[in-house]
Amino acid sequence: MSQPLLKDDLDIVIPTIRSLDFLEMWRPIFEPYHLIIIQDGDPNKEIKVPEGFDYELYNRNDINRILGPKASCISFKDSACRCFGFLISKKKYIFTIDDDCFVAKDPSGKDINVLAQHIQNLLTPSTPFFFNTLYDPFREGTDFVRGYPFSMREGVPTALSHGLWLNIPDYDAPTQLVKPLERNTSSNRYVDAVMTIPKGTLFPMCGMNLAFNRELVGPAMYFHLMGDGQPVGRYDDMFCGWCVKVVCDHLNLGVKTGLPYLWHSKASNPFVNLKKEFKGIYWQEEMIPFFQGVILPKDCTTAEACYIELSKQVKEKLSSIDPYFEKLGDAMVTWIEAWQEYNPPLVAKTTDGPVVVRKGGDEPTPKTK
Ligand SMILES: O=c1ccn([C@@H]2O[C@H](COP(=O)(O)OP(=O)(O)O[C@H]3O[C@@H](CO)[C@H](O)[C@H]3O)[C@@H](O)[C@H]2O)c(=O)[nH]1
Ligand SMILES: [Mn+2]
Repeated sequence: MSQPLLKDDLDIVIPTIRSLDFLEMWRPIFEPYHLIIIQDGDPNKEIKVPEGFDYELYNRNDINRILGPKASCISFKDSACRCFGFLISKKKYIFTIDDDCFVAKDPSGKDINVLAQHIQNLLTPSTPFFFNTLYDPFREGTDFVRGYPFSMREGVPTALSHGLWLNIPDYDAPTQLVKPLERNTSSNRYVDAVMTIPKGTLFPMCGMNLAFNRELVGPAMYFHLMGDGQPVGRYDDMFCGWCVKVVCDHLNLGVKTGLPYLWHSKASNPFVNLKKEFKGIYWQEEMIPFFQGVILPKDCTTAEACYIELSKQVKEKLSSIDPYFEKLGDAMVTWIEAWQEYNPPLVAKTTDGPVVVRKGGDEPTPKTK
């Protein structure tokens, strides 16, 4: 029996403030993998993990214990807390999913294996420099079209795979309010395509069905400060997406969007969402031109170096919008410090042989197995 793809190289990160019963439906696909569950909200609440899953579970007390003062960069009472799982994972790949997402069926009625498709997306190159009109040329049954430069057909490594959603689409509150009954169904809105987002183009990254290569872009996968005590919500994944796309463009890494679909079951309350989002809706009109104009120095050759540079520019150029960005720039630095503590490059290759460049932090002690 063949091993599930990347079984020992991929962690599944789930933020939850509700319940993990949804895992029952995913059991055939997720059970072979290690789960990192980030329990948000009241740490004294008991969250039941269905039998048979291999997991570590962290609540707010654990995050505070493990990170100490650096825990200030991890959001509380917001799905942005999921990035703590990205930080303490030891695996090369991450898949993150919300607890109201289920297995979707493709138009033929077949269950969609989101992990298999994300892994396929991540393990095949991206083509950010020249658009292929038959979309992802590395998929079965398709290829580069006539006129596609052969010098560009090797593509670049793929850093991030952004999946989509049937049933409840990820709309902002105003759109949700004017289209409360709109549903994506496999008959009318299933688009059978994976495409590379071209270099120089930003995109609205949603965190509910997302996979990425931690070794390539982990340090840039910080879900920004939201939730308790913050002036904005539901922009954690958006801010992160703009940062990581700028970093990928600079490092010539690829970002893909499209398949796989999952079934998003619950529409969150549009009035609550409007309150969370409203500042983000007008801030983004200034943020997008900022991110479109970001230039990173040539000597930024890693996601970590790019991110530190980005944090400086966020503070310098966005704080005029709102003091929040001053705090955000600092939180981005704290995130990198925490990342370095838990993900030290243990060995640097030098002409004199391997040298330990930085001692790793203690292993975080998860709450349960
Ligand atoms: O305080 C909280 C609220 C929620 N969670 C967990 O986060 C995910 C998403 O929650 P939910 O499904 O209620 O929110 P949506 O509006 O559908 O999510 C979209 O908006 C983004 C919010 O930034 C999110 O990434 C998108 O998917 C669930 O697992 C909740 O249990 C939480 O941990 N803390
Ligand atoms: Mn949801």
